[in-house]
Amino acid sequence: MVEFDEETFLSLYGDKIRAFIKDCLSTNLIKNNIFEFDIEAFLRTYPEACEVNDVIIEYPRKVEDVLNYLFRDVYVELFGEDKEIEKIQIAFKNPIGCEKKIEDISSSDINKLVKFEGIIAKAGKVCALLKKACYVCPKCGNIRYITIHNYFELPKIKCNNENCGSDMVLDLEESSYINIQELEIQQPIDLMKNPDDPPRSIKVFLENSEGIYSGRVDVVGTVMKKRTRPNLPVFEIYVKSNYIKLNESYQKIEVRDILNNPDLIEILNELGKKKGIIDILSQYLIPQIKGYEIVKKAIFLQQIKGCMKFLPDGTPLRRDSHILLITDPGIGKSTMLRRIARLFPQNAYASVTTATGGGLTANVVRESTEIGDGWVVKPGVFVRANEGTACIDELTVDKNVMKYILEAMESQTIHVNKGGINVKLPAKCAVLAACNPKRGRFDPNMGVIEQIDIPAPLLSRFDLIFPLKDKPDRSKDAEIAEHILNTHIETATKEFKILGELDIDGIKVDERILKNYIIYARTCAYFEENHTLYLGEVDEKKLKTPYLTDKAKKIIKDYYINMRKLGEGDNPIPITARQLEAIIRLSEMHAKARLSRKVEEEDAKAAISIIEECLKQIAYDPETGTFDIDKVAGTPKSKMQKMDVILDIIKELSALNDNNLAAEDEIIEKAQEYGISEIECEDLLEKLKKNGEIFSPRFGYYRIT
Ligand SMILES: Nc1ncnc2c1ncn2[C@@H]1O[C@H](COP(=O)(O)OP(=O)(O)OP(=O)(O)O)[C@@H](O)[C@H]1O
Repeated sequence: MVEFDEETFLSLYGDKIRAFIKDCLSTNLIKNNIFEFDIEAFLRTYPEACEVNDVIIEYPRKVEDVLNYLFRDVYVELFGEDKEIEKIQIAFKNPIGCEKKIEDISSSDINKLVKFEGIIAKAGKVCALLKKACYVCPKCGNIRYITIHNYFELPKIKCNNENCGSDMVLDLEESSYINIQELEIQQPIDLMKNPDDPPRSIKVFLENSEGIYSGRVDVVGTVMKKRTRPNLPVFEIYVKSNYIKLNESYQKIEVRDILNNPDLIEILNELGKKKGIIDILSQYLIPQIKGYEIVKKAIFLQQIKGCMKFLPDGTPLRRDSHILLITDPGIGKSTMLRRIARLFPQNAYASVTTATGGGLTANVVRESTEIGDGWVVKPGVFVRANEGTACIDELTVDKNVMKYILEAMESQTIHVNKGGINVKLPAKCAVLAACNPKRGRFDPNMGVIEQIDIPAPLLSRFDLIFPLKDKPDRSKDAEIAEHILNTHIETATKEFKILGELDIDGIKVDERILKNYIIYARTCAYFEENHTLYLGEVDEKKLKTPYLTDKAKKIIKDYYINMRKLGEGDNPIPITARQLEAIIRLSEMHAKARLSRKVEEEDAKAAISIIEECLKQIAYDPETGTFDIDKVAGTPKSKMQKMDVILDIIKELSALNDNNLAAEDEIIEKAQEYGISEIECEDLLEKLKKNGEIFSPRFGYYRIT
């Protein structure tokens, strides 16, 4: 159809569209005053009317007016006259052949229908939009309802009564309004031609919005233009939409692709049976980095995620393990984080040196918007990583940032309430964070908390903390040098061995198989019982997942009790219930990672060995020769004892002086008799002062508080 001609269109397709609308209206209800005209369904019913799809894409506004008229006919025929009809909108759904990437939407698409996918980068408040304007003729009283298509220019309407033709007046009271929300939708990195380019975004005005503030969405809408300045023929492009759908969770989409591919399922099931499959795949997960086998295994299990479990009241239990890497400079932490961030679309990367607390979680800020009062929600990396992994580099957290992150890591939701916007955003993501020690290199003799800028409450949210030290070691250095040189040779010659695909007993494993294996294990799609759920309506509460066998439970329980025994009497506490929960999560991940229906002994042992590896590096107190969990986020027992010694010295010395003060040099001298060095004594004095147990009324002198 070169030009749209209403009569031709009605004569060709009017009856078919009427019948289709009638059938839809008699089978399903209209929600939110939106009648969704499903183009794909219409073409299935009337394949000979395939041109309708093209006409709608080419002339969406004109066809919308025609469909409004036809809809009204059918509605009155079925349900009789009803004032509510004025509020009902036509939305186009499932158009065929107008899918675009945001970066490809251009001026050639103006007034046409487009469909695109994107992530909500900004979301304004829901406001009221004049949608069906009621115009009254001041001369003859004639009334006309006009659908407003262009928000930025209200049409001037003439009276269409014969011999009148007067200018009609807008009656705001009798006009009908709909919800509207201004969004900025950003092109997802995985859809970018070049992922390193800055992501493109587009402004979308969502009509009949119920209020959507985060997530990845499919949008169908008409490309409109808005003049940027009154005297310049320059226009800004935006999309007017009344059909936006939150993308189904990735798990469901990706699992469906797997379940519809029996050959792939066979390969994945075969892989699950291979001995040591977890170690093999976890080393293959980050091929460009040599070494750190335990860390890579923990990161691999983190990608598998624990079991989806819910309390009877529906509260979900956290299944994500958060991991913190404290690394000496230059050992590859950023490389690891970026690699994981690119693994899946729902994984996201941010470096705290550039992001703020709100940038990590969510911000409500005031920005120039076309509608509303300017307050917009900007979802941060934790929200963008919902159902995935938030890879946070250079993590340093001050008290202000901490309050944002703590809720996100524990309850996995982010509550924003500012500028009249009060929403809860989903942030069900695992956190893979990395930072450098404050003093440049990790000191095993010092507590973790003293070496990094992360407050104790946040530090205790990490299931696993790995200090990665860069210690010169001839054989390891040779291996790493060989590895780095080979990776550079491979990337230059394009002959990949280290970075290429794996061969596991004849099964070729490449990036695609690795990703599918992780999704297959993560979603427990290897349980046949779950197939119908994933191919239909997924109810996560009904999914079958592995569970702890008695033997596994016994191993974990015995380990926990034996470790706690070490803390009896005056000994330091080696582990707490947080570590117990971390072991349970890790053992579930390990069972899923080998496609097992149960959490068995080997899974419990593997989980314990990972936790032990961590505790050895961060909670082992060489002075007492025991594990002390307070060495991580608090003050280790040995240090506590030395602090008591310093307090006693201050008490003793200040009692000897009239001014009731103890001089620092005397404290240091006395402390050396107890084997406390000068540097350590100064450090302990600082800590006691910070704790408020002592204070210094004069420089160089102390008193007990
Ligand atoms: N064990 C390793 N195996 C292979 N490559 C490595 C290894 N360690 C470091 N590299 C290489 O050294 C370079 C530095 O890595 P990266 O930038 O990730 O270090 P970093 O830990 O982030 O440094 P910083 O802490 O200073 O930011 C990268 O090109 C990385 O590939």
